Amino acid sequence: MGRGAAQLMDTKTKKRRREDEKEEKEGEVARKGSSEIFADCSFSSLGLHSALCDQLRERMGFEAPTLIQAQAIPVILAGRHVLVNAATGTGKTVAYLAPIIHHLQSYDPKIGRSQGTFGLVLVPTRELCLQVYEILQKLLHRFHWIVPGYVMGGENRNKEKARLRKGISILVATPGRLLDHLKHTSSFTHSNLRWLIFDEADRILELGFGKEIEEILEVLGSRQAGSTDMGIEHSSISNGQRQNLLLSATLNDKVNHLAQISLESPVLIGLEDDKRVHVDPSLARHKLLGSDDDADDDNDNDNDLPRSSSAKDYNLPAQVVQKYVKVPCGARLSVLLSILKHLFEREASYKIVVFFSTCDAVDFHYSLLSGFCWSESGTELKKEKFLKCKTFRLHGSMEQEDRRTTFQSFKTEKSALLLSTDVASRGLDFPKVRCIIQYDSPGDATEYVHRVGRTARLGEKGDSILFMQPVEVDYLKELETHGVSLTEYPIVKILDSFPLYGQTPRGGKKSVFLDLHPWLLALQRALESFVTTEPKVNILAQNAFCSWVRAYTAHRGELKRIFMVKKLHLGHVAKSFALKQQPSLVGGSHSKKLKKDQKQRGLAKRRKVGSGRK
Ligand SMILES: Nc1ncnc2c1ncn2[C@@H]1O[C@H](COP(=O)(O)OP(=O)(O)OP(=O)(O)O)[C@@H](O)[C@H]1O
Repeated sequence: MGRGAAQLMDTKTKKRRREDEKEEKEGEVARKGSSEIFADCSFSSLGLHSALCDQLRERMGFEAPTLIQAQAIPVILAGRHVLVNAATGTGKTVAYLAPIIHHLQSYDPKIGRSQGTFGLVLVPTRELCLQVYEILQKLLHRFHWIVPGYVMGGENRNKEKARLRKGISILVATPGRLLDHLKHTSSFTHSNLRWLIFDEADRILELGFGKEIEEILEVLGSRQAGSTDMGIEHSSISNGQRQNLLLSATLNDKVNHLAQISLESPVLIGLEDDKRVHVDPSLARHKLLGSDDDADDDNDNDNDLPRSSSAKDYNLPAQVVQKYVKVPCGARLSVLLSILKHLFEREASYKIVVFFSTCDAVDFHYSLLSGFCWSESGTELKKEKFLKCKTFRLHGSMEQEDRRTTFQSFKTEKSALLLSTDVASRGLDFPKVRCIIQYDSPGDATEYVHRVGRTARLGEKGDSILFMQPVEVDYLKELETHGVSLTEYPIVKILDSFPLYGQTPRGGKKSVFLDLHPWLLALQRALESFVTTEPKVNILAQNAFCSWVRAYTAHRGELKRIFMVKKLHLGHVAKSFALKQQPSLVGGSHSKKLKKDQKQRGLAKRRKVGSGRK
């Protein structure tokens, strides 16, 4: 064997060894992940009725409870108020639904529809409402006398009224619509209400439903005796039979406040000792929780309440691989498309969610990806779709029916791409999502965690990629203060692997500037030419450009030092929407709107731009 051949063999052996090591490591992570997720016991040992255990196994395919279920179910069965704080995708939904069903199915005589609602689950978004309702339907299959139902924004009120009149035993609802029915649907019976659950409590509050929640608690008589609201003392209206549960993957002062006003001597589940603050029970209802003055870490009793948000309050699955990619603004779009192409071509079945800051950005990228064709050989005739995967979009400005169809379709697809605003960042359980791309920065670290939480669910593999511009790198430090650390994504290696007009642009002289990479230059040219010649896409690009800048200006106070509008080069921003010119040069109305928005910056709340409520 010649020296060259021997060297080649050596390289091949080394490569294989590296791959074997990688596989072994992944297997180890999966094994470790499994023991960290599932409990070493059965559902029946937790006290659940055997028919329900059979249902969990046969209908849902759940052999054993997750750790969080094993902790929460016995406590909820025992009737205690509970605050659950656990990582995304750890099975919180069944943790609260199973004990409710267990109790309801045991009522003798059996409950009837005329008795109205016994369990009420509040959720922040319509999609989550449908998701919880579907799980309920499956769990209740054997218990046909327990009727599941939902009410939510965007649905026909009269039809909902009719369903409420007939009677719904366990109702899933978004807060605004629920309050509407509580006030205006006289046939809605809730006098037997026994369980009130706040799922994704932090998101409910972030979306500005705080006032509605307080009103709901008032109307239902679930507000804790003696709790105060801006100094106003409320009378004792708590019902001895009532059990309230609060679930949240992240904690903050607002969640603490909700816990304070709704939970009575709660048991805290999933909270490590260092997140707890001991509170004198007599003071608990009169203070905003989480004050460090109350700290007493040695005391691990039920009056410990969570501290306000700190580094360790951010729960992410251990196996998720978190990367960042540093991209100059003008090359953002072509890099995004390149990464998507690379990921979808690498594996036959692959699901990705890309998060954007605005509805307009989702619409633009959706129509771009739906129509953009490309030819690797450079010949017009051989053009084909740049991305061949199925693409979906989801945001709050879409018609309810479209939102529903997207949600259902993306769930069942084996290989697909979902472009979304933060409407999909909370609680949604899309099976087998392998990668999360945060194309627009999430702003708060909390939002980062929830977006990433859509992958690596229940011990599965998952990757996340965060886009950032070189001037925004301090955001990594911000995430680090919350215990989240990222490594760099090998973007150049991936770009180098693409064939360009029949040749792979390897070797040769390499530019230090990513945006001068020949593949990206060619792709950017093709994208700009597509957007120029497609009037509809062009309008969407201009709208998306304006909304994007508005969202950028609306970053929260302390993040403004990282996301500096002054440092934005609007021409480069325009390029990131495949526009050859920035919209202010194209149409007057956009630039006027932009200038006005820039003046008002700081006032607008970023979340309003792409929030789930829209
Ligand atoms: N015991 C179990 N065995 C197997 N799979 C389970 C079990 N419990 C839940 N799952 C599955 O795990 C996934 C995550 O569950 P769920 O959506 O309830 O998590 P979560 O903790 O509420 O997540 P998030 O914080 O993102 O809302 C779902 O697909 C669910 O079907």
